[in-house]
Amino acid sequence: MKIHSIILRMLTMRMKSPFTTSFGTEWNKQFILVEARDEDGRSGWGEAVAMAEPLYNEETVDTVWILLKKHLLPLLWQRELNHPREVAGWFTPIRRNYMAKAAVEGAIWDLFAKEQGIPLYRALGGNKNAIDVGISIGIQKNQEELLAVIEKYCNEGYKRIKIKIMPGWDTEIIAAVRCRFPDILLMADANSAYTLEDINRLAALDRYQLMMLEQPLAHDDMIDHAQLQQQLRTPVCLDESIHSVEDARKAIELGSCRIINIKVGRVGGLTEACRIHDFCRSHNVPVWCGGMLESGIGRAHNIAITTLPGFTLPGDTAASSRYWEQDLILPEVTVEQGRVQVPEEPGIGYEPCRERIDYHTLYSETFRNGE
Ligand SMILES: O=C(O)CCC(=O)C1=CC=C[C@@H](O)[C@@H]1C(=O)O
Ligand SMILES: [Mg+2]
Repeated sequence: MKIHSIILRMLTMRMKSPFTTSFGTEWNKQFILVEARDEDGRSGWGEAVAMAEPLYNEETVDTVWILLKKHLLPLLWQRELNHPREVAGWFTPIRRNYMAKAAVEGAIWDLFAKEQGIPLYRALGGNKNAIDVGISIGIQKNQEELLAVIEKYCNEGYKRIKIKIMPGWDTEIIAAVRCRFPDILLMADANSAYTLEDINRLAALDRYQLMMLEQPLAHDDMIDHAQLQQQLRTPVCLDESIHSVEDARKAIELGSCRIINIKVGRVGGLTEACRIHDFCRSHNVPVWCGGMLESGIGRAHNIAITTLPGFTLPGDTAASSRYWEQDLILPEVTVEQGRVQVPEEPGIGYEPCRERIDYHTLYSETFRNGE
């Protein structure tokens, strides 16, 4: 593989509706797209999932831009690239900055699959031509609004409902959801809103048959999660705590969780995501693919990784129309009866729409080998 140039684009797109979690609200989403071009004019695409504010993790659109421009892209020009799985190793001297690494590594994986003439999901070792998907619902104004939104998405066939919880918006709201929807697959994501002092409050949620309780405690913790999991029947799922296959190994050995939410951006890219998947599968730990409110570019990568066999639980890869008036890809991602058909076209399998990308681009910069 020979990469001729990399184009970074800073975009802003307004979501259809604000998305609120325990740490903030996303509405005008700012994000970075990475386009990797080869000598034959093919383009591979990746998306950085870092947000404008360092609230989910320490990265932002600004840190990603600087890390790519000054530290990561220069590492690409120094050697011959035989396979995209080599990129993660080249980036290891650079600490953390996983979302920056994932964005460019994803673009290179897409370019590689296009050069091979195969869908990205096959290049990753996936074996499904359709995936089950759920939907993540942000914190709503009130209980009735949440119940109405859940009703809407159940009617659209989503296989699993994920709601956000935090102190003051938890037991009562889950009880109301369970009362109205006794049989749906239901989970709750706390985004680290609790501490071990809340252990009794969280243990009381066992009565509501949640599929899992996602990231109840601190974003960088595994010890307290292990203590909590011992008191809970409900499986703990880790999201923010897991950045690598080593983190996954430690969490499983400590008993910190029974399920892992794999987000390609959070773990530094598709290669590490595959490693985590393989390790979890060998230890009978189910995984699913989380979302970061991506455009269709990042959404396409999430669909591809979800085709691996260990992704046995519905993820957060909802339809484009759930987030955007107009997505950046053609066709858009659609969900029929809670399933997404996996495209068979080469690469990510969706065509980036340059007109729409240009319309939402605030600024861009091109980097060439040797310049
Ligand atoms: O629909 C999606 O893309 C998932 C949205 C979602 O649940 C999240 C997005 C970004 C950060 C978090 O708030 C949260 C999560 O933790 O999974
Ligand atoms: Mg989460």
